Parts: sequence; C-alpha cells; structure tokens
Amino acid sequence: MLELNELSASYPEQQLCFSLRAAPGTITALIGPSGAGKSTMLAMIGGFTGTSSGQLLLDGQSLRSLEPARRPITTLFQDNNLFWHMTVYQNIAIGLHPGLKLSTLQQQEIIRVAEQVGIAGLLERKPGQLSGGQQQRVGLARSLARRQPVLLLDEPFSALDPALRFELLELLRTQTDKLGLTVLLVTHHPDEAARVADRIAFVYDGKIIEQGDRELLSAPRTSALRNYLGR
Ligand SMILES: Nc1ncnc2c1ncn2[C@@H]1O[C@H](COP(=O)(O)OP(=O)(O)OP(=O)(O)O)[C@@H](O)[C@H]1O
Repeated sequence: MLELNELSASYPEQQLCFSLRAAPGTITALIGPSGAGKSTMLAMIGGFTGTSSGQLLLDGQSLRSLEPARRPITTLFQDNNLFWHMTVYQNIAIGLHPGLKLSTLQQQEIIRVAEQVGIAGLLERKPGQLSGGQQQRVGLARSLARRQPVLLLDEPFSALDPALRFELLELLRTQTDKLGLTVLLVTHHPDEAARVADRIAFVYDGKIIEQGDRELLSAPRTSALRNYLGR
C-alpha cells in the first residue's frame, strides 16, 4: 500500500498537502485544473522535489529520506526521455543498468517486456525510426522492465490519437493487474480516468478535495469538480 499522509510542500505562491492511499494492482487517476498540483504531487512522491512535512510510506516503510534513485518507483513523463542514438533494446536496457551491463536474466526480461508491449520486432531500430505511439511503447517497456512496484505516469500518452491512447491505456491496465503495480496516472482526460482507473482523485489548489471510484465523475460532490467537468 502506498500512503501519503499530509505529505506537504510549500512554495511562495502555493501550499501543497496530499493524503492518499493506493493499493497494489490499482490505477489511481489524478485529475484537476492546470496548476492544481498534479505533477508536483508525482515529483514529491518520486523525490524530485522536496517535501516539508507529512509521511510517504510504501508498505509501512518511509520513503521520504530516500534519494530518488533509491525509491522503489518509476516515473514516465510525456516526454519519454528516449536516447536517440541508442537502439530500442538499449533504451529499455538503460532502465535496468546505466552502463547497459545486463545479466542473462535481465536480457530475457527485456525481450519479454518488449513482447508484452508489442515492440519485439523493433528492438534494433532507433527511436527516430519509430512513430510517436511506438516511442511511448518503448518508454512504457523501459518503465515496466525496471520492475518497481510503484509507477507514476504524467500524461504519457496525451499527445497520441484517441484510439492509440486507449490502446496503451488498456496495455497499462493489463500490466497493472498482472504485475500488481500501484499506478498513479495524471491525466487531463476524465474519459481516460473513467475507462481505466479504479480510483479517481480530484486535485484542486494543492489538495485532493474529492476521491472515490469512477462514480465520482457521474456524481461530483463539490462545485469545483462540477465546474472542472463542465457540468
Ligand atoms: N519548484 C517550484 N517552485 C515554485 N512553485 C512551484 C514549484 N513546483 C510547483 N510549484 C507550484 O505548484 C503549482 C502546481 O503546479 P503543477 O505543475 O504541479 O500543476 P499541475 O496540476 O500538474 O498542472 P498542469 O495540469 O498544467 O500540468 C504551480 O502553479 C506552482 O505554483
């Protein structure tokens, strides 16, 4: 279980304070207006931005004092950070070892993950020879190959056509179930949240002001969420 208990950060213009529980095998969609704090929340969990108080626990263990690289967490952004001079295989491998020195087991893992995300035939290509959707598959493959229990996704598929976006979200859903991942997904598309998420958290002015299952979208309790949804 991933737990945020009043995990806080403060900036001159904005106070952020988040409380959330997310179970393994679930996708929690983070929705909310621009500037509400969704990306900063992921950065606080990943350790890329400092926190001032509160708890961040995974299965009861505190992560707050750990360096980002030591946290059992993988983050995937819209800009998927692929290296253009490397092959797809190497781009996935670098998620496992920065020097690309892999054990036989890890090499097999790359093939397995590439098969799962439908890029097994592309391993020798370079990202410049791939479509946008294929590039995002490589980013997802790298994230999955790292085999960390927590996966943070900051709008990774939002630049893609709807059909492709939903295909990758379905893939994410399958892998979340199969690997028991705890996934937090920032999205600007409530329809994405409705389609793949188990839980939805509405972030507003640095806090989660409503959370629940998908019903939240059909029965918003606050006027802020109603306004956000355009109701
Ligand atoms: N490093 C920082 N320095 C100063 N203020 C910051 C910093 N990081 C975040 N903030 C504050 O937190 C607010 C939330 O920004 P954030 O990018 O997390 O929102 P968001 O909900 O992800 O928005 P969007 O949907 O547009 O990406 C910002 O408006 C800013 O005031």
